[in-house]
Amino acid sequence: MSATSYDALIIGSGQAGNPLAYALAEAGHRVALIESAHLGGSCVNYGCAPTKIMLASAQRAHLVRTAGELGIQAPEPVVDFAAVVARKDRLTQNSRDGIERNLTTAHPNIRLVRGRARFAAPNTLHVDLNDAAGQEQLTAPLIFINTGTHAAVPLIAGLEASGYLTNDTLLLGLQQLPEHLIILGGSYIGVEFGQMFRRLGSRVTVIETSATIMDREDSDVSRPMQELLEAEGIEFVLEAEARHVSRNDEGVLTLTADTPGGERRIRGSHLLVATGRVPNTLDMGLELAGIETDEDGYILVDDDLRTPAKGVYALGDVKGGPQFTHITYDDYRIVRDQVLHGRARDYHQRPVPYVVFTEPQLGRIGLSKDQARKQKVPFRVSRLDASTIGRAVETGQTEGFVEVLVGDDDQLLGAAVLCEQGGEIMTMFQLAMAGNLRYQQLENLIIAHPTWAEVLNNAFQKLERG
Ligand SMILES: Cc1cc2nc3c(=O)[nH]c(=O)nc-3n(C[C@H](O)[C@H](O)[C@H](O)COP(=O)(O)OP(=O)(O)OC[C@H]3O[C@@H](n4cnc5c(N)ncnc54)[C@H](O)[C@@H]3O)c2cc1C
Ligand SMILES: NC(=O)c1ccc[n+]([C@@H]2O[C@H](COP(=O)([O-])OP(=O)(O)OC[C@H]3O[C@@H](n4cnc5c(N)ncnc54)[C@H](O)[C@@H]3O)[C@@H](O)[C@H]2O)c1
Repeated sequence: MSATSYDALIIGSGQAGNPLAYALAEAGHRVALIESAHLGGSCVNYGCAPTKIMLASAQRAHLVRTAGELGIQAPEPVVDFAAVVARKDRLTQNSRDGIERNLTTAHPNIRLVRGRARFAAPNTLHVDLNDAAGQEQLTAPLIFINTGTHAAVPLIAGLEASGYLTNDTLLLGLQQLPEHLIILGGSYIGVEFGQMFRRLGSRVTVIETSATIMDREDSDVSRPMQELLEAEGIEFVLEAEARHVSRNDEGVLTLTADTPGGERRIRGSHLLVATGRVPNTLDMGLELAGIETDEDGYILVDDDLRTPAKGVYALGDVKGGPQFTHITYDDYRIVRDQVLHGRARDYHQRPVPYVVFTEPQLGRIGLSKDQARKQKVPFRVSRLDASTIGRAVETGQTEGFVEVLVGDDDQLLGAAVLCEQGGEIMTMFQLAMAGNLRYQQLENLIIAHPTWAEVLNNAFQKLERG
């Protein structure tokens, strides 16, 4: 089969692939972008956006349910789950359509190829076109791999036969609210989906192997998050080893797990597996191009996101490391600047902010206390209870805390903000870090009253050696 030549090939229409296609096309390169599924990748179709759209419905229901606390009497809200899902589907489709317009009509230098790509040789891809439309070979001196990840599914006896959901597939397409959702995995996906379904009206039980939920966080950050979620009626079973899953003739699912308190059998209607991610690198013929992976299948790259294969880069989740949309997007910037402008930037040096979109949110930037101790970075820490923030008292959102870490040079090392507007407050701390501000400059900043931002004045009040 003869191969069609391009200047650049991009595998995956994710958070790096789409903007990179456009930037390269703008610079005069002829680009083919190959996508096997929906345009937009996981963020648009089953990750960030659809979950936040449905979380917004869940949060609205909670607002109505708790309106009495502010003197507004409202009847128990009726959740029209099908309408919640329809709203998510509509907004998701709008995003896909927008991406399709950008890729197909906005630039004549971009060709969108619907199919699954794998390497046939160095700098050459074989594509099985979707809908049995045949095959193609494409070749280019530059190839960018942005193929992302899919849900990891642990080997548990009876799991396949009993049926389960992952965020990638069925969960966001459910038409009926689960009566009792069991979630395997108590990290970011587990807590966001847990609160979403609890507030929409499901019973929720989260099963986690670690001793704490979100175990990358300091335990005095994850514990308050757990307590907040427990107060809403979510049950957590920690240090649990799931052993067996079965489903009886009435459709009731039973998950059997070993726990420190002995064997537990948890019965539910649905099981969501949220136990991490696996890179989409299998069956991609990477070895034919000299591209290497680590033991988990993530593509190995150098500081410039280059693989050992000449002209081949890997961007986003598929290269391992923190898995966030804004990190994949920054990979795009790094590669764009290098390929088009000859400017290099080592991605190891960048900040990694993130937000867990529960209510209240957890916003995180920089070092945690555990990380600072492990890296032997001297620090002082101050934690301010959210109930002492004027704005929190006024709005009745007093749960959580704001915690800041300060180095010996008086500059911020990190922040953990578990409170209303946690993501936005964290981003203000990030900005201060980017500007190398000393904490005293934040303490003395004139900030409009009464805003959540005023916490910048007060967060450092209790600095103690950590
Ligand atoms: C439930 C959930 C919630 C999340 N929430 C957030 C959040 O709130 N904020 C945040 O920052 N991050 C969030 N994330 C993480 C975020 O979605 C990912 O980090 C990000 O989308 C990764 O983008 P990517 O471009 O690397 O990969 P992807 O978006 O996964 O794109 C990869 C694309 O490649 C395609 N592909 C794969 N193999 C091939 C092949 N062989 N040929 C052709 N095409 C192929 C796939 O179909 C896919 O479209 C969430 C993730 C999940 C699962
Ligand atoms: N708001 C956000 O930015 C956001 C939200 C959701 C997901 N994400 C991204 O998606 C990625 C995947 O999230 P995730 O929560 O699936 O994965 P994760 O890797 O963060 O956590 C997986 C959890 O499952 C547990 N686990 C593993 N095997 C288990 C088993 N057999 N039984 C019970 N528990 C088990 C682990 O101990 C861990 O706590 C994250 O790395 C994150 O970057 C981001």
